Amino acid sequence: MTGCVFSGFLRNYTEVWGLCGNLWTPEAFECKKTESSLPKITMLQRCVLRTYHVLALVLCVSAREDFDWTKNEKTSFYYSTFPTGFSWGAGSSAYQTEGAWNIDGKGMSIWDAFTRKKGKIFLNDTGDTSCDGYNKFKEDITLMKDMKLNHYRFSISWPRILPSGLKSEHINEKGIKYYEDLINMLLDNKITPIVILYHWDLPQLLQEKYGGWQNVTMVNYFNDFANLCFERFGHKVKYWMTFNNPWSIAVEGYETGEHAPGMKLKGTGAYKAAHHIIKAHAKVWHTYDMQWRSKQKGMVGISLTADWGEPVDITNQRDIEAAERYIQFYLGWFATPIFNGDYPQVMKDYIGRKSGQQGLGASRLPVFSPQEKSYIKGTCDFLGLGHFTTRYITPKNYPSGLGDSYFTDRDLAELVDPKWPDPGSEWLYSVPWGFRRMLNFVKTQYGNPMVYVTENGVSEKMVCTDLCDDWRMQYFKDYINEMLKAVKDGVNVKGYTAWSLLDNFEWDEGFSERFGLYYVDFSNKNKPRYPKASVQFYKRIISSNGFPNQREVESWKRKAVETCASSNQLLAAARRKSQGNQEKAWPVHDEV
Ligand SMILES: CCCCCCCCCCCCC/C=C/[C@@H](O)[C@H](CO[C@@H]1O[C@H](CO)[C@@H](O)[C@H](O)[C@H]1O)NC(=O)CCCCCCCCCCCCCCCCC
Repeated sequence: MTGCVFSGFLRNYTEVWGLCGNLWTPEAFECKKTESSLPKITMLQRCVLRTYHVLALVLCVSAREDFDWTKNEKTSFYYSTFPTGFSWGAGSSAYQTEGAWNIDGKGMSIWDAFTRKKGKIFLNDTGDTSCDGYNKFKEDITLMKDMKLNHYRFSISWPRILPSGLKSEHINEKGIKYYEDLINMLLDNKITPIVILYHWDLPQLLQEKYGGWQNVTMVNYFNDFANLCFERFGHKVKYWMTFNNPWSIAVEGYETGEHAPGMKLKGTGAYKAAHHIIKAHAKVWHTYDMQWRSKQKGMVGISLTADWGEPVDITNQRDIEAAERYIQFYLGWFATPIFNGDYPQVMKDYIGRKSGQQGLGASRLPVFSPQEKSYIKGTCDFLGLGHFTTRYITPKNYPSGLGDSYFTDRDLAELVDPKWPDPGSEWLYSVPWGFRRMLNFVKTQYGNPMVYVTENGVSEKMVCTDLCDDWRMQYFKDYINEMLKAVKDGVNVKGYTAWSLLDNFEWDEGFSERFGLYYVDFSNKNKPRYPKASVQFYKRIISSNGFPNQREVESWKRKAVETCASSNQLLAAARRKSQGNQEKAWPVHDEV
């Protein structure tokens, strides 16, 4: 049987709202996580986790141009269309989608190694086979073509083409051929490839030998890899991005250790990794600029993912400063050096002061030399922006010495509104108006750069096998509408990428969270894809290039739902069949 489990999961709120123990049962979002599908942490632990987010403010923030927090008030739905030529796409990443982890000469990545350690990933899932995108890319391009996507955003696996990580050692031609075939077939189908060079899968040997992004030698190795990609694919690829979401690479990989390579270097690891990543980005941009730009005529950017931070009280200066601090520690950490040449002043002030209080002789935040600053400044032809959710922010003091970390350095608390829908991932609440604010902030702070939205979407828990994903249609409708308002505000947004094309390996959550427009039946070795209703809905946004009028837009959901009922039946039949064929029909964790 397909369908949703409505578990009646009750959300607890703590933080400064003092709502621990309060109950909230969502009405609109039925495909919810069940208690049994969640990692085994107690309610008390959850309360503690959320209570963590409470901290205080000491210094002021200086910004190039102030963002006006009172502007862009939350308005009603805006019926209009995007400028002609606006690019619509969907995204994936190599480790999350390709599978084929040891096929055709691919080397091991840090994620291959990390997922082999017991207890790191929900249910010890791995991306070994994942969606089998390596073998099914032709089928996937047919899906993209059917949706009339203008672009496909994917990443190149570094160890697939350089198994040891080093260009000087061995180039894996079979890996190169895979990406050539993918790119050629996309272009044959008039789908523009937008390529990310690094979506988190560092070659494992570089981690073992040098400590990965803790080591500045990665800058040159990454540049060699990028240079090879420009050489082999650059005559066909015109949109490059160096890194996807360096915040997660740094914080989750080297600070909390929840992601590969799993290092827990609190208060230093993330800053050091980020420092080397920023340098690597700049070097690759210069390589393209010097060696390839005139021949290939492409662009090089970076994809930064950040949540919006809204002051709890927009009339309270301390809340405003805390919210700005949240954003500067998130987006500004990477964007400010790249656009303006150095770290945000507020990061230098806070981390410097706290390092001093710890008795350290220098700030835990590394310093760029004057030469490095001018080398890094301006190394962005366009900004890739990933955005999923929003937090309310208020100041909270974290005295130095009590476990200094990236999180405590910010002196703030993150809060959420219990009314915000959160159908899937714990951290992801649907707050569309935050997207418009984020886009306007980018315009104000960084000189209105060309922006491509590189990831935006919402998940459901794996217990949900309902392909009629009403909540995802609502999320896309509202977020894309806020992006449309931002375009009207004058933000230079040129394209949008729905995250993700397929359900895929969701990092430490394994396969338990599904972001896909297409459902993937991971329990079937053929990894069949089934369209969720949101495919039909997104198709209509694309074919109308926005939201032409109320009457039409209001019919879209109804029409989309008409088609998903038959997809549900197909999936149910296929699963019944596989149940008949297998002794253990369902993975233990995939009960419906
Ligand atoms: C002293 C204070 C200590 C506070 C410690 C709290 C730690 C909070 C950590 C906040 C985590 C937020 C993580 C969000 C990350 C996303 O921005 C990031 C986006 O990247 C893209 O995401 C896609 C979907 O995830 C992904 O498929 C794609 O590849 C990627 O490019 N996503 C990720 O990095 C994925 C992993 C996120 C895992 C986060 C687990 C955090 C669990 C904390 C849950 C509690 C949150 C409750 C919120 C209440 C706030 C008041």
